[in-house]
Amino acid sequence: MQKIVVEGGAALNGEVQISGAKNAVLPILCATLLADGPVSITNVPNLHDVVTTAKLLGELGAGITVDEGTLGKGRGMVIDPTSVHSHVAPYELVKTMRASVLVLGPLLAKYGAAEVSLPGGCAIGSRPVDQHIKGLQALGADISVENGYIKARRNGRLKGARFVFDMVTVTGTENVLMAAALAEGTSVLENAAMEPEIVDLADCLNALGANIEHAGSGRIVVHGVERLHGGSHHVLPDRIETGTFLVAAAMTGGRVTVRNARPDTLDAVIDKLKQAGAEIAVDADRITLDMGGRRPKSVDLTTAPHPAFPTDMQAQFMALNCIADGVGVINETIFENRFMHVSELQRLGADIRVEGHTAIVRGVQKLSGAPVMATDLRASASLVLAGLVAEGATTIDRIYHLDRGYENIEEKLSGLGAKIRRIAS
Ligand SMILES: CC(=O)N[C@H]1[C@@H](OP(=O)(O)OP(=O)(O)OC[C@H]2O[C@@H](n3ccc(=O)[nH]c3=O)[C@H](O)[C@@H]2O)O[C@H](CO)[C@@H](O)[C@@H]1O
Ligand SMILES: C=C(OP(=O)(O)O)C(=O)O
Repeated sequence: MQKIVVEGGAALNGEVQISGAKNAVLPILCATLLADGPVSITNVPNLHDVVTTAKLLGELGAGITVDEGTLGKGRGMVIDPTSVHSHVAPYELVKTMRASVLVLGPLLAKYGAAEVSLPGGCAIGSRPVDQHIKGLQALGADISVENGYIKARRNGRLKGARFVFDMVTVTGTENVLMAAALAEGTSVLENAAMEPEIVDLADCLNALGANIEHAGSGRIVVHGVERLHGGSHHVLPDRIETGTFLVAAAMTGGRVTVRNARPDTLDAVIDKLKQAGAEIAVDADRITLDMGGRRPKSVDLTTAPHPAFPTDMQAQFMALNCIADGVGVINETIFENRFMHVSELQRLGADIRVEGHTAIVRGVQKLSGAPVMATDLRASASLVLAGLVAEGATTIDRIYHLDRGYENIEEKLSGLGAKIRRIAS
C-alpha cells in the first residue's frame, strides 16, 4: 500500500497543466458502446477510474487501444465497440467504481439487454440509483432488481418519452440521456443535471450522430436516431482538479496559473476564492490566482447542483477554512455523509464542529503534521492541502482514493514547489 508524505510550509508558485475531467471521460467511455464504429477520445486523464472503466469495457468485449497522444491533445484512447459480446457488468468491477453503472443505459439501448451490479453505497452516502431505473422504465425498458443486479431488457426500440427526475442526478441524467439517444422519437428530460460534464457527454454523442438539444439546461431534448457512428471527441478539462490547485495556491499564499482549464465551469468556486481574498485573473483557458502571501479569509458555502457550489470542492474549502482568518460555515446538501475528512483534519489541529449537515470551522494559526487516513477521493485531496500548510510531515494513508481522480498529483504539486512524495509502506 502506498502513502503520500507532505512537508508543509512552501508557498506554491508556477504553472500547472490541468488534465481531462474524470466525471466527463467516464460517461463518454461508456457512451462509446452506443456507436457502430471506433471512437477516438483525447485528453483522457491517467486515472485509476479510467483504467477500471477500460477493464469493464474490455470485459464486455470492446477493443481498447491506448495512445500516449499527440502534442497538445493529451493521452488518447480508441474504443472499438463492434466486438462487444457481453452485457454483464460484474460486481467485482462495479464495487470499485460507482460510475460503472453508466454502462446500463448504453447496453440496454444498443444491445437490448443489460445486467449491471447495483453499485451500493460508499463512504460519502447511500447513493441509490432509483432515478436511473425510473428514467429507463419511462423509455419502455423492462427492469427488475435481482440478486444484487439491475436486469434491464427492451422489446423493440426504446420509445422517446417525457421524464421528470425527482432530484437532480448527474449520472442518472447521463444514463437516461445515453439511452434516449437511440430511442424512437423524442425524449424530454426535465429537472436534468446541468453540470458541464453533461454538456461534454452530449457534445460527444452529437459528434457521433446523436441529436441532443439544450444539454446544460434543466430541460434536455433528445431526438432519438437509429444509429450512432464512430468519431472522435476531446474531453473537457477537470474543473475539480482545477479548483483543488487554486485552493492549494490560496492556502499557501502563493501565485499559481492553471493551464488548459475551463474558467467558465468554475464561477462559484472562483467567487469563493475571491471572497477568501485571492486576486484572480482569467483568460480563455487559464486562471491565475495570486494570494500575495496573505492568509485567506474564511468563507461560508452551501453545496448544490451546478451552477451552484460543487460538493466535490467542499472538502478542499474545508481545508482552507481550517487555516483561514475567521469562522466559516459549510453546508453539505448533496451527500448525507460527506464530512469524513473532519476527524482527520482535527488530527492536524483543526477546530471544526459538525451539527448535522453543517460544519462550523474556526480558522487556527497553524496546523501540525500527523499521520492521517484518506476515506474518499475529495477527503484525500483536503488532507493533501492541509498537509501543504501544516508544520512538519503529514503522512496520508489509503491514497488509492486520490489516484481515482487526480493524475500525477504529487508530480504536479512538486512542480509548483511543494514538498510531497509517494512512499511504499
Ligand atoms: C462519476 C460522477 O459524475 N460522479 C459525480 C456525480 O455522482 P452521482 O451521479 O452518483 O451523484 P448524483 O448527482 O446522482 O447524486 C445527487 C444526489 O441524488 C441522490 N440520488 C441520485 C440518483 C438516484 O437515482 N437517486 C438518488 O437519490 C444521491 O444519493 C445524492 O444525494 O455527481 C455528484 C454530485 O455532483 C458528484 O459528487 C460526483 O463526483
Ligand atoms: C464523488 C466523486 O466521484 P464518484 O461519483 O466517482 O464517487 C468525486 O469525484 O468527488
